[in-house]
Formats: sequence, C-alpha cells, structure tokens
Amino acid sequence: MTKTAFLRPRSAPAEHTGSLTGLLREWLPRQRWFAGKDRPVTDLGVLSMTELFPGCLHVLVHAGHGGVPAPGGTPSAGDCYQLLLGVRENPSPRLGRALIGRVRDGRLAGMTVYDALHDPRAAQLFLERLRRPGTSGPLRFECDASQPVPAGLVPRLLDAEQSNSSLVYGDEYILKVFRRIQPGVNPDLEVPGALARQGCHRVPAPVAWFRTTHPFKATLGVLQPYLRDASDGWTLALDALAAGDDFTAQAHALGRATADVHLALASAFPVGAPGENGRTAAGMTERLTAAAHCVPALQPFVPGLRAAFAALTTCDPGPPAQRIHGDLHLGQVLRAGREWFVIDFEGEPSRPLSERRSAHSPVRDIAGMLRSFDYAARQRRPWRPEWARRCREAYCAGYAARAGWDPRKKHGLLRAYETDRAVYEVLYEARHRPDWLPVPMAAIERLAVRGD
Ligand SMILES: Nc1ncnc2c1ncn2[C@@H]1O[C@H](COP(=O)(O)OP(=O)(O)O)[C@@H](O)[C@H]1O
Ligand SMILES: O=P(O)(O)O[C@H]1O[C@H](CO)[C@@H](O[C@H]2O[C@H](CO)[C@@H](O)[C@H](O)[C@H]2O)[C@H](O)[C@H]1O
Repeated sequence: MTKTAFLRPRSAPAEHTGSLTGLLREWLPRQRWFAGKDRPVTDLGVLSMTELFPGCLHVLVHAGHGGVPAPGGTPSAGDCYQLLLGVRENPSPRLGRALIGRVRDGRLAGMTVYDALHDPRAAQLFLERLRRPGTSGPLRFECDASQPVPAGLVPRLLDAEQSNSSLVYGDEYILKVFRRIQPGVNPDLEVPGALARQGCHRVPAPVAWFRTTHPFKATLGVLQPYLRDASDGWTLALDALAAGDDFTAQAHALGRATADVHLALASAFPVGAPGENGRTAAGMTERLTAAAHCVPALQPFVPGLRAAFAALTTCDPGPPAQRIHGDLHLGQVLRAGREWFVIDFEGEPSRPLSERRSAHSPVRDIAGMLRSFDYAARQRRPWRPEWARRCREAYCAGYAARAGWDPRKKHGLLRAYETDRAVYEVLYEARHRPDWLPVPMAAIERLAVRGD
C-alpha cells in the first residue's frame, strides 16, 4: 500500500506562473491532505515564512473559505496549513510531480517553488535540523536526549492515503509533518509521550519534534521509531478476507491491545468528572444535523439515528470518560512480530483540537474499530457480514478480558457511538472519497432501521 514517491517521477506539468499566494491557492485544494475540499478557497495569506536552510522555506498559510482572519493573524473561517517549500531557479525534472509553479513577483520572483518533502536532499537536511535542538525564527526543534538519532539516514516519502505527510528515514524513524495546524499541543505528540512515560509498549514513543510560536503556539511534526516489518490492520484484514482466512485471533489480540492502551491512557491522564450521557447525546445529535445538511442522502434516516442518540439518556452510563485514541480504525494499528501497536493519536482530523484532547467514553474507540471490521467486510462482493460479526465478537471478548468490562453488555452505548462514527464517516467519505460513500451509508441504513 505504501510506496516511495522519490523513485517515481512524473513528467513535469506545464509550469504555472503567478504570485506565490496565487500558486498556492490553486495547488492546495489538489492535495490529499487538504481539509476544505468541499468549499472554495476564497483567500490565501502567508502567516509565517522562515528559511530553514538555503533553498527551503518553512511556511504557514491561512486558506480562507469566505471569512476574514481575526486580528493578529489567527485564522477564523478557514484553516492553517504547514508547507515546506523548495525554492530553486531550475529544479531537477525528478521533482516534476512536486512542482507548484514559478513565482512572478515579490522576493521569490523568477524562482520555482515545489513541495520540498519530495526532495531527498531537503528531507535529509530537515532530519539534520531535527537531530539538533534549537530554534529557527519562531520554530523550536526539540528531542529526547536519551534517544539520539543517527546522522545520514536515507529518506523516502510515504505515498499512503494520509491526512498528513510522512517521511521514513532509513527504515529506522518516521517523521509525520502535520498539514492542518491548529493552536495547541497536538495529541499525536502529547499522548505517545505520556504513554511511553507510563511504560506502555504498544505505542512508538516520540524521539524528536518541532513546534512554532507564531502566529500561535502549535505542534508541527513528530519523529518516532519506524516499525519496519509491520503491516497495518487494514491490509491484514483485507488479505485475510481475500484468502478466506479467519481473523478472530487477530481481532481478539487487537481487543486486548486496545484495552491496554485505554488503561495506560486512564493512568497517564487522570480525569475528575464522570462521562455525562445527556451531553454526549446532544453533541451527537448536533453533528448529525450538520452532516445531514452537507450530505442530503442522510436526511431520510435522521429520525432513526436521533432515536439511537436519545436512547443514551436512559441507558447505563458505562465506563468513565477518559482520554482516548479518538479515530481508532484498522489503518491505525500495526502488527509487528506477534504484537499490535497503535499509532496516530491525532483524533478525528475535522474536530477542533480542544475537543480531541478532552475526555470521552472509551466506547467511542471500540465503536471505531467495530465500524472498521464492517468497512473491511464490504470491500469485496459478496460482502461478508458474518466475517465482520465474528471479528466484532472476538474484539469485544479480547477487550473484556483485559479491561474487566464487556462492551457487548453496553448495547445502547455501542449503538449510539457506532451511529455517531458512521455519521462522521459519511461526511469524511463525501469530502474525500465519494466512491466509498455506500460503505458508511449501508451502516446508517442498518443502524437507523434495525439498530443492530
Ligand atoms: N511508527 C510507525 N512504524 C511503521 N509505520 C508507520 C508508523 N507510523 C505510521 N506508519 C505508517 O504511516 C501511515 C500513516 O501514518 P498516520 O499516523 O496514520 O498518518 P496520518 O495521520 O497522516 O493518516 C500509517 O498507515 C502506517 O502505514
Ligand atoms: O487519516 P486518518 O487515518 O487519520 O483517518 C481518516 O481516514 C481514514 C481512511 O484513510 C478514515 O477511515 C475510514 O476508512 C477506513 C478504510 O480506509 C476504515 O478502516 C475506517 O473504519 C473508516 O472510518 C477515517 O475515518 C478518517 O478519520
């Protein structure tokens, strides 16, 4: 699934010329990680620009969707994105697919800019920057001094379906460069760091990271060990389905791994208040209303889905709220040796950071993984509901064996969280992969009508 981009140059597109902001305004919406694909970019402004080393600029831009940035440059109606721009007079043709265009005016006039993450030389120099703590303008480079990173590791850019961009260095480390930047600490740095301090071995711990102080404080990227012989759960599940293999032993182990991570999260981030189902139901209903507004196909199912949320107010409150993964699915778990590891603690990328960093029911993660078994079972025809049902049973049994409570005994909670997740998926697929929309829509139909 993951291939190197460096080795597959495409012929250079006819070169675009324009102002830097004009070029970026055209280029950004074409990127896989661009979050605002459903709305036109009405304005684009550079929030910060820092020279990292000669020929490479670190840039934060605000892509607006009809709103005006608030005073002080903090984005309002729109998002902030992180770019590493290569700047050369004549970039090598090997960088063809990374080209953004030739800048017509301003201080970069006459130069061609491109996405520097595609440039092995820039990627190497960037690792050098990360290896040594220090500052560059508003940028802060920090590392765990107890885990020194060797010099000279060869980079390759991952070509995965991602919300961010990742570089693998010498199959030893992986650097995730966050693309959509929000003020505050990114949970993908905060959580793995805290779990490592708890001695939880199921999450690769950060070894170096970088952040900015302008135009607001935010985490920009994290380097962590690369699990080189790992396969992700999605690939393994699809392989098992294609071969007609049973996946219940893996699902059971995955349930145990999820519970281990939840237990470590509960110790690392103690939470005072218990979860409150009434508020949760109100939040889910609000998200459903917003999603049905964007995706009209949801509308006939709204009454049935609302009933699933309303039932929360009368059902058992379930386990206490705590920090969770927030976007758990088969693509977020890696199997290396005989163990499952969990990655990507960013949460659902479209939710505000404050919400992603607050406490939620662990049932939300469980529901995310159960939805993922359903996604996998629907990848081939005839689709395999029995396969998904067996994985579901095994996963919950594995979870119960470690956590001491059984998700299968929380039917009302599970139904509400699975419904909420399916609503999120409908919106996600409508924005990013319209061809996949029938997958969560099938679940919506089932959850709204039958409730199982
Ligand atoms: N520590 C790691 N070891 C091996 N592969 C990893 C590691 N972290 C991420 N990956 C690979 O990179 C892909 C993207 O990582 P992820 O954190 O999910 O990024 P995003 O948030 O952009 O979706 C994963 O699907 C996985 O294949
Ligand atoms: O980019 P992230 O991995 O953080 O997560 C986003 O993208 C996922 C798809 O790449 C999306 O997951 C959905 O599709 C998966 C199959 O590709 C499936 O296993 C998941 O169950 C389903 O939710 C995820 O929702 C989104 O946040």
